[in-house]
Amino acid sequence: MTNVISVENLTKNYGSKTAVNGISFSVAQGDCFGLLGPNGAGKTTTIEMLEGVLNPSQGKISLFGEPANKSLYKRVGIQFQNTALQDYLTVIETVKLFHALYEQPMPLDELIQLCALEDILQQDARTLSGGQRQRLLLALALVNSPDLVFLDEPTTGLDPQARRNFWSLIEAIKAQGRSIVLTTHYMDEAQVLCDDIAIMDQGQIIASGSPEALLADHFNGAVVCIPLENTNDISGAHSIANGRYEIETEQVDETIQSLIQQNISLEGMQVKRPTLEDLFLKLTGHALRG
Ligand SMILES: Nc1ncnc2c1ncn2[C@@H]1O[C@H](COP(=O)(O)OP(=O)(O)OP(=O)(O)O)[C@@H](O)[C@H]1O
Repeated sequence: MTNVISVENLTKNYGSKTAVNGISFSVAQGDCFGLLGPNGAGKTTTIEMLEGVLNPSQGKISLFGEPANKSLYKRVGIQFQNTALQDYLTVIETVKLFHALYEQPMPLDELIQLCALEDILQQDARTLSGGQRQRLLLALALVNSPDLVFLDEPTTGLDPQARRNFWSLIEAIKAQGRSIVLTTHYMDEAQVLCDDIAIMDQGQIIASGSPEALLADHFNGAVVCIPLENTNDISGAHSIANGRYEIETEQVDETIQSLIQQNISLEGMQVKRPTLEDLFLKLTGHALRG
């Protein structure tokens, strides 16, 4: 499969601080690729080098099979993490302003429908909710009908409903065959949307692959979770996270039997499939948020 992005040994230094430390990865055409990691991991620095906004200190970036160069960015759309919108302009006025800048923009109706803007077209930019604002910024990123779209933490700060609504827009963009690079610190978001991910921590990629393959490689079976207040100790291998004992097991029945034999209360017990959040904890020894 053709790669829309190939990155080799990409590094960014800010003085003595190395924000991105020699990372390599590629993004296949038509995929949604997720760059994941906690605050300060180096996601924005990485995506801004891919977008041509920041110059790398070292390393190579290829876009659409060619060394990155200015003309290739015509095929790219960017939703930055922070963008100022013009006060007093309505949504439709803002979209039309950007639409007029391009020779071959996406048809206006298609853009409005794709980003679910129909109901807010006459709203002033200052009155938009977080989710509405992100939908407008997404429309501005798509206005040139890009083959490759960069979305930098597009759902940070949105409520769960708005996040899920935004996910369906990302799925619709992907269904049109556009490739997507998404940064997020929400592991559930990556698990739902991404074909491939790279988990970053402290400027490096600590794991990469499809979410399913990564979880299959690092976990067996399920995780049995018991609240900490149920007991002072549990025999056998376990970890402590999120205020509970977590026991990774291939034999859920036997594990629960063993807890009963140890006279440990099962009150509040959960059995769950491991998530990318669990993987991050396993790989780094610390939870993703705090
Ligand atoms: N202009 C800069 N000068 C100095 N250090 C910087 C600069 N920009 C980023 N950094 C540092 O580089 C590291 C990576 O930052 P970056 O913003 O890429 O992380 P991130 O994963 O995107 O985090 P967030 O989720 O908070 O956006 C951080 O330690 C940050 O403080």
